Amino acid sequence: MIPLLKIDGLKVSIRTDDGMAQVLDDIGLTLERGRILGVVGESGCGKSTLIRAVMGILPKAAAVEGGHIWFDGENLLVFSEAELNTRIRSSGIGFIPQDPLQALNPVFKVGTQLLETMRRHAPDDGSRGRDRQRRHVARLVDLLRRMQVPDPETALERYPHQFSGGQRQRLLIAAALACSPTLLIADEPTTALDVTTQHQILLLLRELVGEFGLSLLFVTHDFGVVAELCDDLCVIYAGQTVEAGTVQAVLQAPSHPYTRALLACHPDRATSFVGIPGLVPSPLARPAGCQFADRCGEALPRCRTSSPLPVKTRSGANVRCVQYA
Ligand SMILES: Nc1ncnc2c1ncn2[C@@H]1O[C@H](COP(=O)(O)OP(=O)(O)OP(=O)(O)O)[C@@H](O)[C@H]1O
Repeated sequence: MIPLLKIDGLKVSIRTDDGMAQVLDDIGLTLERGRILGVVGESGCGKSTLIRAVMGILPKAAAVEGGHIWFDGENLLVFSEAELNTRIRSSGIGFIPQDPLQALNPVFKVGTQLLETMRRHAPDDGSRGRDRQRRHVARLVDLLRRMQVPDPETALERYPHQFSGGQRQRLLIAAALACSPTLLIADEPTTALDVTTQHQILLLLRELVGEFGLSLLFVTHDFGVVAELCDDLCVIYAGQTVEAGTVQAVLQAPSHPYTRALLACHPDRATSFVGIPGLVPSPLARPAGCQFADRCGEALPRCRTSSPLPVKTRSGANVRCVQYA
C-alpha cells in the first residue's frame, strides 16, 4: 500500500530583505498508514516550514524550488488553492497547534469557534441549515466526551479561560478530528504542559490513532516524547533530513553525529546540563558541504566540501553523513 504521506527532495526558500533564505533543502520523509512519525530537530531547523508546506500555507515570500509532497498518492504541490481548501485543509489533514491559548480566541465561546471551523471545512453530508448545525454540535459533543473533557454538553458554552491547559489541548484535538481527517499533524502540542498532563495527552493521541485509523505526524524537539509516542523518526537539521528510520533502530543505534549529539543533550541521558556547541547555520548563509560539520566532533576535512546524500545503514535507517557514503 502506498504511504499516506511521502515527501521527497523538498526545497523551500523564502525571500527576505537580506536575500533568499534556503529554509528547506532536500527534506524527505515517509509516514505509513496507521503509524506515528516523529519529526525532531532544534529550533530553526525548519520544522514549522515543513508543516506549512504540507498544509499549503507557506508565506507568500516562499517558493517551492523542488521535490514532491505525496498525500495519498497525489502531489499536493500541484493542487490549486480551491482543491487544498476542499480536500486537504478540511477532511484530509487535521492540525493540532502548539499553543491552545493562541489558537483559541478568548472572547468567543469554545462552541462558536469549533462550530465555525466545522461550518467552513466539514465534508458535505447533504444536510443543510439547522439540521447541519445540529449534526455538527452532536459530533463535537461526542468528540469532547471521547477526549474526556468534563461536561461535554455544556463545554461548548464555555470560554477558553474556563478550561485548564490540558483541557484546552483536548478541545483542539477534538477540533482537529471534527472533519474526520486521515492525517493529523501536531506541532509540539505538549510542550507547555506539565509532565503528567503531557503523558495523558500522548496516551490519548496514541489511542486515537488506532481508534480513528489515523496517521500522525508529530513535530517535537523532545526525544523522550518520541520514545513514548512514535513508531518512526525523522531527524532534521538545517532544512535537511539527516537520519530517518524506526524509533527503535534510531534510538538504539543512532548513526548521524547530530542525532547522537541531540540524544546526549536529553535530560534522561545527559550527566550534566549540556548542549550542542554552536548554532544551526542561518538559511541565508548555508555552509558548503555537510551542514553540521562546523558543530560536529567527528568532522573530517571532506565534510566541509562534499554534501552527502542519504544512504541506508545496517540498522535499516537512512543517514546523511560522509561516514556512510
Ligand atoms: N517567513 C520567514 N522569513 C524569513 N525566514 C524565515 C521565515 N520563516 C522561517 N524562516 C527561517 O527559516 C528557518 C527555519 O524556521 P522554522 O520556523 O521552520 O524552524 P523550526 O524548526 O520550526 O523552529 P522552532 O522550533 O523555533 O519553531 C529559521 O532560520 C527561520 O528564521
